[in-house]
Amino acid sequence: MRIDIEELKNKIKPKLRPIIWRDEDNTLILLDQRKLPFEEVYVELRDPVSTADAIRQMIVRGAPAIGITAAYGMVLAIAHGNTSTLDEALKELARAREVLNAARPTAQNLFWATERMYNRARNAVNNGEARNVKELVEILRREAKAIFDEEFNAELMMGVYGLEKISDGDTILTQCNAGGLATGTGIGTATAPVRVAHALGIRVSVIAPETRPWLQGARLTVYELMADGIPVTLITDTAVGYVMYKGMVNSVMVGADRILRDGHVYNKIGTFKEAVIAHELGIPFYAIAPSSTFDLKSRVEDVRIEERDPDEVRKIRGVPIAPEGVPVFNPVFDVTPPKYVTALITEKGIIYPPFDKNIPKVLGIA
Ligand SMILES: CSC[C@H]1O[C@H](OP(=O)(O)O)[C@H](O)[C@@H]1O
Repeated sequence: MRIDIEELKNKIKPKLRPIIWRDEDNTLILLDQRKLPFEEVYVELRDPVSTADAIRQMIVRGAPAIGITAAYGMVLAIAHGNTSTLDEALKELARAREVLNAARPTAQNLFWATERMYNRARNAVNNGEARNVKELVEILRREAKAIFDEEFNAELMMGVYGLEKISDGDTILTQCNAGGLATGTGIGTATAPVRVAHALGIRVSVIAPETRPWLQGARLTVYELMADGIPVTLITDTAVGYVMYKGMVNSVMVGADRILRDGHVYNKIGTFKEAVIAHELGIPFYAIAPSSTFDLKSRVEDVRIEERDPDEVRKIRGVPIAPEGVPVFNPVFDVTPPKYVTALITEKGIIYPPFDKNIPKVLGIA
């Protein structure tokens, strides 16, 4: 099928705008995802500390969205006249990078974005491109916007490549929210092939597990797919095995927070369970992520799985569901070994095993 990307862009018009940069006063505006789907509340940020807090509190979440937010957090570090020299600005940016990197430990995009922004600033100062702080702010603002635009185009391409794995009438099982809210651009990663298929008139539907404890599936994936008229069915996390066993699922498509050189996929807790069941039942399992999510240096033992507040498990939306003080283990990601991964879908193409050989080749990274 020949696809005109510009025509596709006009067809896929996401309604939600989770991340907005206001140029007039250098303000970052975030849709507070903790309040969806019942309230659309925006928060305004003007410094890297509050930006890091917004990431930590999951006002914004999802690997690419965290990366874009952190990029703008770096702009905020020098955008409000708190530094007068370029040397001071670089010091402030180094501090902002540390503050932002400490917000959450697992999503690779966070570290990728702050490193890219800091390197851009240092190069601009060293090569004379930035003659003063004002010019450096403008250079960084353009860099953050470039990251946003690159992620948007990457998601379109992941949708186009992923289309190859969708047939008319398919049902796709996903996990958590790897949609437009998780990427900040409104398209998404795991849902990109679904959005492209839908835009091209191919019949496709989604089964979305609720995704305890933060309920990204029930509150976010369902919300954004319904807003765009894409058929979606909500299930409990405990039903994923049954829907696959009943033959209700043609493929599994999930996002990722980090993918290693050997194909280990870090994603929302519960993903590994889906991958093993899919593998056992012969259902294709795809992880869909931009190259900014890949970490070709770390090994499995190096990657920290985030553990969050036990009350996220003891309560649902603040209502207790377990005895007070019950001990809780709350890892919010898990890792899926490459043997359970059918293929990785990226903006540069589909990557098949052996991943340690094919990831660097397809991504063009040594
Ligand atoms: C498109 S990446 C989305 C990825 O991030 C989510 O985690 P969280 O909501 O905790 O940031 C989940 O792992 C998604 O697959």
